[in-house]
Amino acid sequence: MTDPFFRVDNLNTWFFTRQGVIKSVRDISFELSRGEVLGIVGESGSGKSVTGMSIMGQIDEPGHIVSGSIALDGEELTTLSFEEMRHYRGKRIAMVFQNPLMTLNPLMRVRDQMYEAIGEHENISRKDMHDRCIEALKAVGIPSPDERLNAYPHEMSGGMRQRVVIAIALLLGPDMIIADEPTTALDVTIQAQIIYHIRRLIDEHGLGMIWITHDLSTLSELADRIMVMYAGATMEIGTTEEIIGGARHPYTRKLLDSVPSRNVPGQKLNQIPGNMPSLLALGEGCPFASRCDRAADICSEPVPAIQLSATHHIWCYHPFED
Ligand SMILES: Nc1ncnc2c1ncn2[C@@H]1O[C@H](COP(=O)(O)OP(=O)(O)OP(=O)(O)O)[C@@H](O)[C@H]1O
Repeated sequence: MTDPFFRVDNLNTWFFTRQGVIKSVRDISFELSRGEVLGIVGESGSGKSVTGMSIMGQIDEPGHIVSGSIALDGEELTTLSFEEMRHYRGKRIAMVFQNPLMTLNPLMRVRDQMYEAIGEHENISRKDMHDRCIEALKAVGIPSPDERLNAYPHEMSGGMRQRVVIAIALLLGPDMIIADEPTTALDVTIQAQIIYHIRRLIDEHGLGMIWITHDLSTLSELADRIMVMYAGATMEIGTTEEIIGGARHPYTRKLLDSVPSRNVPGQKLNQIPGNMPSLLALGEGCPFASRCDRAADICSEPVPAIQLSATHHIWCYHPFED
């Protein structure tokens, strides 16, 4: 793995609503190297998507980045204008969403959508565009790519559509891709196929990837490192082995316990009892304390990061022992 080319430092993204300030992302820091997949995991509402959208420069009113830094190859992105950020979006940082129909236009053939994506940033011949599209479709394992170029999105299965979206993300040779729950709606076999192709792409092209999900089991197969988020804050970050095999934070342990066993068909996801606190009224301490079996008085105090190894950090006063 190379040195990190992408860094997020103490990022805070808040929404200033009539009800009050929603602190969706609070003091998040992480880095990404080429050829690395960082998984961001957490329950619904933990701030995963807002983190992704902050990186893409796509936080709209009433929200904005309140403080912190997002840097790509040393260049600060948070101070760029919307127009300046356009150069980065798609070209250097691409994003893939859960629902391919959010990205694909149902009225346009795949070819025209792919050509349009290239044309926004580059002026190349139709022959070169065609070759690049075929290459991108092949890279995500789409059979008969020439035929697919002619198709409309509704003529393809959900899995194929999602592969086309990932192919579009690859067209401009980005440095990194942010994927927000890209395989959640797909069945497990199709998910596994897409993950296989993604991992190959990352390894072969040295892409960086942030994979946002609520599903730890997908990350165990795909991610190099995992960041666990809860109520806008990082609870634990470490290598996949450190998180899946050696989680120390009580929230990560609960998340791991909620993953259904693969050996028991039909078993439902175990819910973590209780609800996430309102992001409008967060105290200074650990946001998980109200649902945590190990919580004590001290957990209402600000929680410092504890370094467990060069790669493993937790924010907890009462972590599990090794
Ligand atoms: N435009 C907005 N205005 C107000 N609050 C917002 C806005 N967008 C997001 N939020 C709030 O920010 C918090 C974090 O949302 P986010 O979508 O990042 O969570 P998430 O972890 O990605 O959840 P999910 O898994 O459901 O997508 C939520 O409480 C959400 O209500």
